Amino acid sequence: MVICCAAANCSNRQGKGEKRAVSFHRFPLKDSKRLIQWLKAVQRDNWTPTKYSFLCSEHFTKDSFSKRLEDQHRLLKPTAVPSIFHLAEKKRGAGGHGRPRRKDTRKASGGLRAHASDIADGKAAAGSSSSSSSEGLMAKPESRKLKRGASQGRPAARATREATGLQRARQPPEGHGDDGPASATASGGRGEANACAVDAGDENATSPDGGLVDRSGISVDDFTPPGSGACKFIGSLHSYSFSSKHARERPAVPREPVDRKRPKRDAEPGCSGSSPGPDKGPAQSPPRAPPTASSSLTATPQKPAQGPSAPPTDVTPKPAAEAVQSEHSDASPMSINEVILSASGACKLIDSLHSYCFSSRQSKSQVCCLQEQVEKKNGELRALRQRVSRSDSQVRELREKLDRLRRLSLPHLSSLLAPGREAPRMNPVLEPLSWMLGTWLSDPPGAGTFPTLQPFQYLEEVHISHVGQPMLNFSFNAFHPDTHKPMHRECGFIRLEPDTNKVAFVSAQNTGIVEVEEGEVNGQELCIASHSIARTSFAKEPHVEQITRKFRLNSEGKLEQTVSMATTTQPMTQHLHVTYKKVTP
Ligand code: HEM
Repeated sequence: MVICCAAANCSNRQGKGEKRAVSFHRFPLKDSKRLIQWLKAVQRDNWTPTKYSFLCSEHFTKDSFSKRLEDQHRLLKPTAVPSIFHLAEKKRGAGGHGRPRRKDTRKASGGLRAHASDIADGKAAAGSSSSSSSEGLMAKPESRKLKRGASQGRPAARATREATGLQRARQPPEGHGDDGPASATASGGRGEANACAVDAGDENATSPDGGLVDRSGISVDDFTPPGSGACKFIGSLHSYSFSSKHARERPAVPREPVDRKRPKRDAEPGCSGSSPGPDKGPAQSPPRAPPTASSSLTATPQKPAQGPSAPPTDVTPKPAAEAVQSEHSDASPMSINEVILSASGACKLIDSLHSYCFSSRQSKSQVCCLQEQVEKKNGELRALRQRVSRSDSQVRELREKLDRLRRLSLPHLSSLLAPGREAPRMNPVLEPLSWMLGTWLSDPPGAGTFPTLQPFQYLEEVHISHVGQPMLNFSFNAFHPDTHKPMHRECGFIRLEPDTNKVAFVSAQNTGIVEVEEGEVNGQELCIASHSIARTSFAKEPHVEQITRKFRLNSEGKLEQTVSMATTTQPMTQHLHVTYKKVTP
């Protein structure tokens, strides 16, 4: 059986080159993760590997392999992933597997691209179109011919097989191995049951050359970077040249008639890269024949690295080679150079178009994806806008309802509390006490003491404000530090005698005491003492008889209050000390 490399533009196959120089490795069909990595690396569009699909060892780095101890067979490591695919222009073996791809390539490029052999025999379209459909029927003749060619060690291009109209055939499984790679042999014969250890277990190895590998619709050739196709084409013409020279020395075998002067040769240069090209290693060496003095084609650009006089290291079916050789024997060397020159530009253009096509496809799919996302987001946005709109109308309704209720319940207040009303300007008289303005919270909790009492703590909230009048409004509201239950409360006014620093402190307390304290404000300190104290007739004893207070704004910007009192039982003693932190501007 014959195993061919499934990599785009790689013509390596079993039986070509030095034994064991190239090994072939199955696609890891049972390891989906690794399979995806392989497929990404291979970059063949619309192609699915089968158990008959292989990659040759040239697409793997050296460290991808280990050696089997008993026979030193090269084993592909189970984690290996192919990574080397720059051999596109380098190798063009005879009878590669890329023919269906070339056919599709030509389709994709509007018929401008054709294989060298197609140019030679003028059958670019016809030859390729029949390749896939007739491959099964044509398998045996081709195999025989190829074998014969190989045994004679004669070079041939893959293109020559196309020229003869022979098609590759799907070969029955001939060999398989459990753990070793398939080694290439020097026989070069398709269908020879010589060596095929493969790396993927016990699956049958069948020649991928029969079309299993390369029946994809659009090949990777379609997406080769600009320029590479031109090189391939030139390489194919080299092979064409060599074959031509060789053909002069050998009798032709029957083949399909060709139209040697069809203008299509020049108009449809092949860019597929499936034709032979320069080669650098013995394992991939394309077939070559010794040059003849009469063939000026050997002097064309892109000359193969291996000297034309070097013996062919590869074997190629003889009849196929002859078909091309004969074709070339009549070709003008000058005209072929012209073909090269004119075709290279066309190839570059076509390759650019392919590249553009490929990126365009990618962009299209991205655009589609983005469009879907945008549409989805637009839908979400519409829904949100509708919700916001509904909420807005609900808020409007609620506001209107609130306004109606306010007008009904507090017809006068509603106008006074109208939102947006500006805060009144502070009366200038209050300027000396302005440092007391604000809302304050005890920080830390206030400390209560008195000789008759257990020390206690309390929280207190203080509001000192004005409404534009020449007095401050205040309220002191104490709370239990743990339960937050209201405790002592008092409220009142602080007045300033105009143009003096004399202050009157008027307070009503929830304990039933009403008192007036007077004193002075000096800077940011206010010291006052009780002027008069009144209480309810049923006020609790002991009665307070004197009260002194001191307010000050400390260096930390905190308000401090110290209260002392004298009762009917106790002399003047401190009752409270508290520090407040301002909580409003
Ligand atoms: C200037 C304002 C205040 C005056 C004139 C005042 C006066 C008094 C007097 C006369 C007593 C009775 C003392 C005794 O039994 O020997 C008392 C007790 C007490 N005061 Fe004040 N007090 C004032 C503010 C406060 C504040 C702000 C608190 C904070 C919570 C407070 C908490 C207490 C407590 C817990 C007691 C003991 C239990 C009670 O008699 O209700 N007092 N106060």
